[in-house]
Amino acid sequence: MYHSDEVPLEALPLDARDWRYSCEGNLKMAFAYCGVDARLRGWLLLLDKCSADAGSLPAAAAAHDAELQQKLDAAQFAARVVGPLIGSRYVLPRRLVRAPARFLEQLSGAAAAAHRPAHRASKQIDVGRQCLVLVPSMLARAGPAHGPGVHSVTVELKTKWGFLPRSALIAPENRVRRQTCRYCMHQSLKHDPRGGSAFCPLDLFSGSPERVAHALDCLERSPQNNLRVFVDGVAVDDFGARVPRWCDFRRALRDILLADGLLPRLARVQQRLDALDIEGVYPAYRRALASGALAAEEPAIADWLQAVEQFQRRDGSDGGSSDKQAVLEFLLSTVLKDISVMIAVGHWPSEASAPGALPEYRIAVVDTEPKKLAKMPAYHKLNQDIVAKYLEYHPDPAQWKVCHE
Ligand SMILES: O=P(O)(O)O[C@@H]1[C@@H](OP(=O)(O)O)[C@H](OP(=O)(O)O)[C@H](O)[C@H](OP(=O)(O)O)[C@H]1OP(=O)(O)O
Ligand SMILES: Nc1ncnc2c1ncn2[C@@H]1O[C@H](COP(=O)(O)OP(=O)(O)OP(=O)(O)O)[C@@H](O)[C@H]1O
Repeated sequence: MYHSDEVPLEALPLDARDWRYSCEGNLKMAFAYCGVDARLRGWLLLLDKCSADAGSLPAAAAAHDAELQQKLDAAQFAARVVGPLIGSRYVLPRRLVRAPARFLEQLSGAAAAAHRPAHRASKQIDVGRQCLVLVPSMLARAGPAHGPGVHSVTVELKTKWGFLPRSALIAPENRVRRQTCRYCMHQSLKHDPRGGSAFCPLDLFSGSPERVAHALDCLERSPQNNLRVFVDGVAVDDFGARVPRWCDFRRALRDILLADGLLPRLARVQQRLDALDIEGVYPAYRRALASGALAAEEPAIADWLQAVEQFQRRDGSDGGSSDKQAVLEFLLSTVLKDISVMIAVGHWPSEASAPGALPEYRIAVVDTEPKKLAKMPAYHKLNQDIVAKYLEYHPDPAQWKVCHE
């Protein structure tokens, strides 16, 4: 365990007026830097959230040490676990900065005044933290002002599962899972039978220009939390109107996705890490807990590093690993099923010279935190719930959607 006084956190002069609420997920809230300090320009602050009714008593020194350990581990996890799995060039570096309490309180005030999504209101910034995380921003790139009519556009795609599970351990009564993908079935649980999205991640991952274009069309019609568009650093809902020449942009986005190697690799690694499927891995989890091979506490960074090394050493073959290894691989797959891909086009409409040439872009994945071992029972239950709801709405196998890899 690190102690907070052993790890040098960057100490930077932080002024809440230089930070603008940007967006948030379930666990983190992002603030973009809009000041002039060259050390911070182009960086984004990712703050931990806590329940809105949690008290804000100062945390004990032990809690600070644990927080620091968790942040250092998360940075290692991104660089040394996720990086080797999907390609290090897609993983953003992090900086850890000392958090002045007053600064966090001021940002919390700014968040309260910002336009936050209503469904995120149950959480707020955790002002008891001592350490801030900075990541390179995938939103507007700091630099010379854009010319008239030229904007920076960033697209965030939460791509979810890129494969159909094939494990022999899927129960016969759940065989719909081999045909209808997790996302499409999950819509039945999230929405009423007619309210769901037509988006199928397998189209997005397909590598086919027509199917990728169709996936983007479906996302545009029903973005849910799978598509977010930022224009000049600000999330916009009416992107069709706000992004100049939106149809050309969507085509460029499709071509970027087709040209870049990230999606095929993501789907392949997700699938290989999930070879047993939750239905096969859940019994392995229970056995590993019972035998002591897995402790009830969360895996340490050394466990994750070892799991990746073993996974890579198996080199393509899917069998023959221990229960502990199977569970850790499943959790790594879960990380890769929940990351977001961010694609930033700095200048749009682009000055791309040749017709059909791709605009200059940056691509990275975000939300690379390890998933919790403690969630295994919840993953098992959610799988059962998704299947049960889908079958309730589609009792006749002839009605089951056919998703194609
Ligand atoms: O289980 P899923 O597929 O619903 O994924 C959860 C996401 O729901 P989604 O279906 O994408 O709307 C969920 O997204 P939202 O909060 O619903 O936007 C989270 O990403 C959650 O991860 P965590 O608990 O924050 O680490 C995700 O949980 P994990 O399964 O990744 O642990
Ligand atoms: N480097 C980045 N550049 C721009 N925006 C970012 C960056 N990292 C994160 N974000 C934004 O902040 C949001 C929240 O970050 P992140 O996904 O890590 O948090 P989370 O709360 O764990 O998300 P989830 O609910 O998906 O689990 C992202 O969805 C994205 O919009």
